[in-house]
Amino acid sequence: MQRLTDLGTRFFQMPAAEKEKAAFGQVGYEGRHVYMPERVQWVETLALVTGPDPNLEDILRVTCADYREEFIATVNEYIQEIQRVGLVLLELMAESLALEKSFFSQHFEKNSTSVTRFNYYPPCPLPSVALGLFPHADPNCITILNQDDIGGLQIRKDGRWISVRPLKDTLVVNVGDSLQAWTNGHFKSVEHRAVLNSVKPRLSVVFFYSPYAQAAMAPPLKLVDECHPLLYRPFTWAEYFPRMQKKRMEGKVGIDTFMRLDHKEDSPT
Ligand SMILES: O=C(O)CCC(=O)C(=O)O
Ligand SMILES: [Fe+2]
Repeated sequence: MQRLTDLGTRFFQMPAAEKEKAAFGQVGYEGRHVYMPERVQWVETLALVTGPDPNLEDILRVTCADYREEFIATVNEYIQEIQRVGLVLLELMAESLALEKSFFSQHFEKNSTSVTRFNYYPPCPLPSVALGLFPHADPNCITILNQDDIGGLQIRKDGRWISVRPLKDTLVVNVGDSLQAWTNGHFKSVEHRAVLNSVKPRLSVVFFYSPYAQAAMAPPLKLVDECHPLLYRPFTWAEYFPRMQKKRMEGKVGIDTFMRLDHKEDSPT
């Protein structure tokens, strides 16, 4: 893990012009020191597609060969391990809902969709008027987040922001919007944001895990009854994700806008 964060940090320490060469459409490098209406967003990200068709080689082609090889090997090693963690979590979540153990995980096992994103938050001279990441819920199924010891992640609970204090060798797991819909609202996705400090840079490595693109995410009948009417229509990641990408939305609204059965405007584009 230390190797992964060291190598990730080295990427962000490259000159800005070099990093810009790793921009790659919706993924790759993005530097966001941009003024938004109310607050400045202050973060640099490096998003690598890690499944099903990894594009690490393409994105990192601008970096020197030794570094690139070590970085890619380390990310791949990490992905192998973190996927195993993800599968176990999905199995436990299914069991906790009295479903077949493999109810979710079977759609991830052979083939899954994942992005691994490095978020680098440089020290910010005015942290109170800026945010690292605006409030959002992740669109995927589960997110496994690895943060260093600086702190900055906050989740919204009952309308209040609560800091997720870093604990050594501890992963943070977030439920994403897709799993909320897939479980008919039994698991709730968590709204979260990243705040900044003026002293030290912070790095998080975030694994966004979803089933293979064509897997139908349809709530099991066991989770639908009179008290829990069907909330979302079945959908696939291939259908949902492009909609989310087109419409950058703040807060926790994406899944309800696109997939909720009782949502009024069904014209997402
Ligand atoms: O850096 C963090 O703690 C939050 C990252 C996050 O929410 C994301 O990348 O979606
Ligand atoms: Fe997130």
